[in-house]
Amino acid sequence: MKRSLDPGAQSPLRVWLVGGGTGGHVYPALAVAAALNAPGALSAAVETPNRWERARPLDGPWSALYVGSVGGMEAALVARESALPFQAIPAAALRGRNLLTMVRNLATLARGTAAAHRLAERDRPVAILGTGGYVCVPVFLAARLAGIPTMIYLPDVVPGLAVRFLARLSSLVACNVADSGRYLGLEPFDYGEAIARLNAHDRAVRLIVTGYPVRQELFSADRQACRAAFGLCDDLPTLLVAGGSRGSRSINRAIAALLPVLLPFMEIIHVCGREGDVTFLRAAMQELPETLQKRYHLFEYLHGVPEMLTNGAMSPAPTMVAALVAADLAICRSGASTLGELPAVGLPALLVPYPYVHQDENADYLVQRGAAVKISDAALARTTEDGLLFREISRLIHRWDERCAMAERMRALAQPDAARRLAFLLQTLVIRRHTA
Ligand SMILES: CC(=O)N[C@H]1[C@@H](OP(=O)(O)OP(=O)(O)OC[C@H]2O[C@@H](n3ccc(=O)[nH]c3=O)[C@H](O)[C@@H]2O)O[C@H](CO)[C@@H](O)[C@@H]1O
Repeated sequence: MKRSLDPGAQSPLRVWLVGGGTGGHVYPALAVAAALNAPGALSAAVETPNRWERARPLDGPWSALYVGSVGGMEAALVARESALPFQAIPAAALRGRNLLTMVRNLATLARGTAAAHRLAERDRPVAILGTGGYVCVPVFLAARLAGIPTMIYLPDVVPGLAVRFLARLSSLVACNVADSGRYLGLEPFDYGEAIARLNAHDRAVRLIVTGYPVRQELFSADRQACRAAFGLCDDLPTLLVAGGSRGSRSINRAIAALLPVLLPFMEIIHVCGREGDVTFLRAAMQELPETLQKRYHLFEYLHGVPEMLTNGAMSPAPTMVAALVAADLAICRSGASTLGELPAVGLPALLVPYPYVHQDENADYLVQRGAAVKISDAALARTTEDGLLFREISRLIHRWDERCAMAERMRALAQPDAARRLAFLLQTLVIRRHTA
């Protein structure tokens, strides 16, 4: 399924972005989509100038199709957060709880692979980037059959089952931090060195450290405007409480218990998730004196980009970007996004890893670099008005010097070029295939 790279051909080259199941697999793909045709993207991404950089079609135009799973949450998120076209294919977990589920999942995988293959024949993608979730499996299997180059991106420090499997199928593997190399059994290459080696047709390069691709607005948003979007006053620090794309019940419960003792000396932006916790949080808020209620800003979900007003202007509506930029301290789960978003805005954090997935290693990465403090989920269950969580929040809110030092160390971990690097590697895959 080779496609002409004739320098005269101006029709956009199609790439696929594949990922789903959870917000953490969708937002990185959207960040890369935004970087694909961004002006100056390639010169900023390539530290080592090379002949591929100058060759057509690296200056685009590129077009992207988002491929998600049938019935997955990604369809609505992609429609809300981007203008990308979307196609769904059947997908299911790689394992089953019993034999019957296993057989059913394998049948879905076979149907998904066939559907992805038919879609590829029609849509003719020249390269595919997967950002995680089971939907990547049928798409990558179909790509293998059709000879389309693929790259899987691992956002977390430790890969899950699907990513380990996909890393074997992929032409290239990209990751957020070099520590992932030992879990994948691959040598990690620094981005600059990887580009130079890929340029020299070095096939030993399989794993490239790119950083975590984030919404670029995180680097440019104006803090005063972001604070104004939430109606924050100027003389109190702000705590952001966020439990990942679905929210966290244990964090929500703990914060509900602490509202009366936290709000006297801070404002709180609380993004609680859509699992219904908003009801008990609102009830807890209503028991507070009115002055404290005004300091509590509760949302079920915050989108990445502002609503458009009917006159086409951007409203000052609260967004996730604005919340991250406006805050002075975060308490959150340690999903992979914390490795990219907190550094992008230099936001120190108290991290509470979700116990049943590999979030401890993400938290440890930031804690070992002095940018965050870790609290166990079990400790949250014992939240009292003078307990560990209250003491840690209170200490970091009051100790301005310590918070600033953590913020500096957090900011030093930022990788502002990650999205452009992934976009460039995707384009590199295409060139590599056509110059092999
Ligand atoms: C319970 C679970 O399995 N969690 C996993 C899931 O988390 P999850 O889907 O929560 O992923 P992350 O925490 O990495 O990212 C959440 C993303 O959603 C955005 N956001 C969240 C809430 C909101 O209201 N608005 C908004 O925009 C955040 O800014 C961030 O970009 O995928 C991650 C990436 O593989 C993993 O690291 C997590 O371990």
